[in-house]
Amino acid sequence: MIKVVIAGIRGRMGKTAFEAIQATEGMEVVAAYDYKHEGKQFDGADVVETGGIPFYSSMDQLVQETTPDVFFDVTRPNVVFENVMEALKHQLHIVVGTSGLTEASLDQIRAQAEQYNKNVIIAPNFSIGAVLMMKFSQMAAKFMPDIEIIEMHHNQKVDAPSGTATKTAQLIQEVREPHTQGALGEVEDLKGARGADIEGMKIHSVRLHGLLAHQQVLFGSAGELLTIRHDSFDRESFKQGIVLSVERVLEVDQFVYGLEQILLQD
Ligand SMILES: NC(=O)C1=CN([C@@H]2O[C@H](COP(=O)(O)OP(=O)(O)OC[C@H]3O[C@@H](n4cnc5c(N)ncnc54)[C@H](OP(=O)(O)O)[C@@H]3O)[C@@H](O)[C@H]2O)C=CC1
Ligand SMILES: O=C(O)C1=N[C@H](C(=O)O)C[C@H](O)C1
Repeated sequence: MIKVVIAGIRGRMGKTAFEAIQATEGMEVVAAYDYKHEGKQFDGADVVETGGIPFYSSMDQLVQETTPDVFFDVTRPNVVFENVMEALKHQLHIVVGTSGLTEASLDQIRAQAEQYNKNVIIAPNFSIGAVLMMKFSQMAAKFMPDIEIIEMHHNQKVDAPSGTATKTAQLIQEVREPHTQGALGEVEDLKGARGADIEGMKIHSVRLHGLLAHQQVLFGSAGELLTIRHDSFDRESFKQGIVLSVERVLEVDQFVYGLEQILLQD
């Protein structure tokens, strides 16, 4: 039995992860790591007095009392790094769904994982369709290197650009020579109108009620346009990748950034 502790369990993705793990044979959620609700429990929907899994704000106590194997984080960009470093110190394997980790933080996590000989999977997006969208975009970028990424999310998302858009841009950077796009000497009359810039490639973030998680990658070339688009309409779309990550983190080679490294190796 793989024993999992979830950080962020009260949130939208935490609840999704809880449902996915509890519904899967061979794995179970044994604890919630949280800065609130010490001594209380979580029943899948709400914080309750009894009848759920326990909340802990002390990792020492959590590990002693529930002996988990895997630390699963879906919290906030400003919290995830500290959580992961603490969990590695406590000899846990790590799965991260939280967005917003910088390259410097990723390097530090990799080093800490090596030091403690633990495995880490960082999954910018758990949806299989989204992983394919990112890989297909990388393939297309080789042939059509003028690119704009438009990511669209619900209006409660706190970070921009999304982890998925950042990862997409990084995959594309592996095959695309940096170059300026658009007209020479182009001017923004309104600051931000052309979006964020990574080596000349543009990223635009849309936040609106009614959206969940969507991305389209536009490839322009003389007389043609290719659009690669993915939509998550429901958080169900993340469950397969969540379960896969929890299973595989026990056996992967220490540090994996992006589920494509697991899916496309099988
Ligand atoms: N990889 C993927 O496929 C996906 C990743 N995500 C990412 O997951 C993250 C969470 O998203 P989402 O669930 O929508 O956000 P939510 O705001 O719904 O959930 C975050 C939760 O984390 C809690 N939290 C804050 N600080 C801590 C802490 N120190 N310890 C434990 N819990 C804490 C918050 O509690 P409180 O509000 O009380 O502070 C909140 O309940 C985001 O970074 C998002 O981008 C989302 C969907 C898919
Ligand atoms: O906040 C979200 O909702 C999502 N966050 C992740 C991201 O930043 O890419 C994954 C997915 O897009 C949903």
